Amino acid sequence: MSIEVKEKDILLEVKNLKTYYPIHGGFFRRKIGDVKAVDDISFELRKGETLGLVGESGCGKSTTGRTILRLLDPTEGKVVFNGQDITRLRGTSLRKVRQDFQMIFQDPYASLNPTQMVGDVVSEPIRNFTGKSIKQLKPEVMELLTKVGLPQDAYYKYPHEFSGGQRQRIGIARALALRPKLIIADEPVSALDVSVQSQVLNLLKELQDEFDLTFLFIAHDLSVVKHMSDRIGVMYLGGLVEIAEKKSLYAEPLHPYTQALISAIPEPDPRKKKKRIILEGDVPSPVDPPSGCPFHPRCMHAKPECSQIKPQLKEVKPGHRVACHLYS
Ligand SMILES: Nc1ncnc2c1ncn2[C@@H]1O[C@H](COP(=O)(O)OP(=O)(O)OP(=O)(O)O)[C@@H](O)[C@H]1O
Repeated sequence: MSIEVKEKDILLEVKNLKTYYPIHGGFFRRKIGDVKAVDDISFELRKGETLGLVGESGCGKSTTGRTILRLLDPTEGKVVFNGQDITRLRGTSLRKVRQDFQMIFQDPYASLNPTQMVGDVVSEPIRNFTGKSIKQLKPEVMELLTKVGLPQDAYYKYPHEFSGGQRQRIGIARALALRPKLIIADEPVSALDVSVQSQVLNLLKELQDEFDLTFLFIAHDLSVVKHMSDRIGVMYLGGLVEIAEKKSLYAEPLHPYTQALISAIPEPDPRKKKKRIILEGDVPSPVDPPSGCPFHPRCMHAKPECSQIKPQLKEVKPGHRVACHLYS
């Protein structure tokens, strides 16, 4: 029933990953609990694809991305990159695999050093890894600037001299400098004007083909994710509730939470009537998540078992997995 994915086609595997942030309190600042930001998620990323990760603010998307890149240490679980378990790598071994994955951030200005010229900013990752000088790398950096659609004189300018969209292009050039295999783009266009968003998204798509990139694309905007992704994973309260090919997910969302998210996308054609599903209540706290299915307190289809047993992600159609008792 499942869509066959050969092991050699998989670039990244995330297995039962948990990332908790400890909470300290009291006079002695003892640990009194955890923010269960990522709470047991598993998925794989195939070479050359874009997997979109969506969900409301605070559901754990960024923490997932940062844990994969080993900017955060996982509490439990495994991250396997290109067949190598990188979960507990440290020092030189971690530095070595880090060449292969990069991150593009939401706010390009915050992630670019304002005191460095663009030439320095873009060449920095290569200098750190190879020891080559700025001068040696100039032709390479000039080429990267052209590839991301920036003029050659950008090399001598500073980040504050650019618009938001251009700054994001600088961030993209920097991310590409080491020719990575995987790019995690965390809300890369949400800080940009709508008119600029599609230009940056289209640039990322062009570069994906040219540089043979695999993307994990994190966003809360379902229209943006739809434009970019081959497959989409939907997160709720630290867990993955549904994952499927884009077409299948939008045509037939299975999880009641995904159904609500998709019903909220504005319909461009005013003649088409669309029923919006309004979710009751707020997202519960990841410090003390509900028992059973984390979505059950807000789910209109909840049954008694939903508050007792946590549903596992199961394949219910080829390549379409959902964690919901409605389908068990
Ligand atoms: N450094 C931290 N210390 C403690 N809790 C944190 C920390 N960073 C994130 N969190 C909490 O972890 C949970 C997941 O946050 P995360 O940023 O991963 O979610 P997100 O889906 O990316 O949200 P957003 O789109 O708002 O960035 C949230 O409850 C958040 O408040």
